[in-house]
Amino acid sequence: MGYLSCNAESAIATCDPYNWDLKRKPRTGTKPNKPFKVRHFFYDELVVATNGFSAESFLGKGSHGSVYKAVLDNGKLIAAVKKTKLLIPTTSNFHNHNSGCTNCTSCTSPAENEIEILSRVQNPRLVNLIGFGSDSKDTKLIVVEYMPNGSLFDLLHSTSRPPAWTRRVRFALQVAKAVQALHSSNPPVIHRDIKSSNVLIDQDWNARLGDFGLALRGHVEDVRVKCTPPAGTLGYLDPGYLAPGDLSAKSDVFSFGILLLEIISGRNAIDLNYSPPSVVDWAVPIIKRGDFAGICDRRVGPPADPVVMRQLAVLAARCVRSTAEKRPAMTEVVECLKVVRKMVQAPPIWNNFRRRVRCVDDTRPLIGHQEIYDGSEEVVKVTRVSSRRNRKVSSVPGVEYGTRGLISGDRVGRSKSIGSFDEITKVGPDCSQIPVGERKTRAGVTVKMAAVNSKLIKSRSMSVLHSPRLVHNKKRFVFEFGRRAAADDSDLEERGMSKLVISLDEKSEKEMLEKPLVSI
Ligand SMILES: Nc1ncnc2c1ncn2[C@@H]1O[C@H](COP(=O)(O)OP(=O)(O)OP(=O)(O)O)[C@@H](O)[C@H]1O
Repeated sequence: MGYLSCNAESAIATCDPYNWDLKRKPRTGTKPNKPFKVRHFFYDELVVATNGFSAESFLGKGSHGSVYKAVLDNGKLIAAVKKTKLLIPTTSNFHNHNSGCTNCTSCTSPAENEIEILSRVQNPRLVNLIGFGSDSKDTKLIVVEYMPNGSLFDLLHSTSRPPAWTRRVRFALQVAKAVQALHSSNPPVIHRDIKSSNVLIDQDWNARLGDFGLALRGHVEDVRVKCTPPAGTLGYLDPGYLAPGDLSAKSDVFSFGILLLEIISGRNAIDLNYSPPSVVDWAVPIIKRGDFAGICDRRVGPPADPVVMRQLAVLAARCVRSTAEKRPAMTEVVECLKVVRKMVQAPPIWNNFRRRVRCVDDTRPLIGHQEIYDGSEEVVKVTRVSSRRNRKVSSVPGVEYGTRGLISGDRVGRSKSIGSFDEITKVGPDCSQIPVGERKTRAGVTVKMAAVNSKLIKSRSMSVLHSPRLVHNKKRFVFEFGRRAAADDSDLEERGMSKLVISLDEKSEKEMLEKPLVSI
């Protein structure tokens, strides 16, 4: 490839050896990613920096080579150096050699591929490229940002201190943002090897996605994408990705779903100690039963707010759907995880309250995670009568879903449905399954409705704003619970709501803060 014997500047210029960017018609709205400065290191420089690739500098070994810690620029720059052998052309690794194909990633080494892609894509959520070097023979050296806190795989599967839920959700969101950034770059990048050992933890304990050896940069219709044979890691690989033409960004969504199941359960993608050994075959039937806590990592137990567990489990199950088109896009995954992050950070009382207010506000715009957030369980009309003890639930077969969620009568109603899983049935808050039917509204729109299972006995109060406990003029009380929930108004603004101030007398405020009004 062009950059093998040139300095950094010309390396950048030749990092698009097939002139994809020139051949491609510009897409409206997005500018192609510009290459940025990539340093060229002399081999000897990297030998010194890694202390001769010594055992003390050794960080780990992957399928494509070994990784060493390097101290560069007189100690000012700590980096990781991946030392790999260049691909020696053979008929077996040039899959299409006889037919003259020279464009696919199997015809370039993972190291070359990684340099080419990372020299175009840079993001704080990725393990970014610093530079590269090579010896006079066949060794390629990739210099990337050093991640001092190991991999997510080590964190999840090390027995000592498994991460708590707040951290797990944060990691999941950070990886989702990394994948989203790749998918939305121009042209898009499909990583093809999302897994916990490729998620590294930086000095600030943020998750970063690395290892772009198998990544593909280009639109699905591009010849390079179309002729590259399937690749990935067993256990994370999209089962529908059997031929080059099957590849889409949704294959990454599948692998991310497996990673999310791994984060939730703390078990390996493939683990022979379980039956079935595949995490997806093990977890999805449990999620189908509505036993969301059944897949949580027993070492940490379920999160304080059960809705967090449900949201994560349902999201993971949606990502690993067998039909690629039915999987959510990474943008939706990110939006959903943002909601879960807020929930996991806030005390359950706050979440209960927020959920109620969310239902009150039916004017907010439909956002991506609605299907997940509001899509999980009962369709009931809840009548709140003065106190928690007097909560009544009535199943109302005629309650209708509009395109934006539940449309109820003049009382505030609330709908949650798991969304249109192909495999997953709707479940109630007591984890009972609810038969789902369809019905036409007066406007002729086909809507889903649920006949509420007889086991469905708990209600969610929706009528916060009608509560007689909200007494005016004693004490102004911003419903975000200010310091307690550590939430801010941007959360409201995000949902198209103006700041909502309600008033409570002191007794009510105390009660509200101390005891959850709703148990889910
Ligand atoms: N940037 C980095 N900073 C610190 N350690 C790293 C870095 N990159 C890799 N490592 C360490 O080196 C090990 C090997 O990494 P590498 O990416 O080569 O392989 P892998 O992801 O573990 O496996 P595979 O090559 O099969 O995907 C990792 O497990 C990690 O511990």
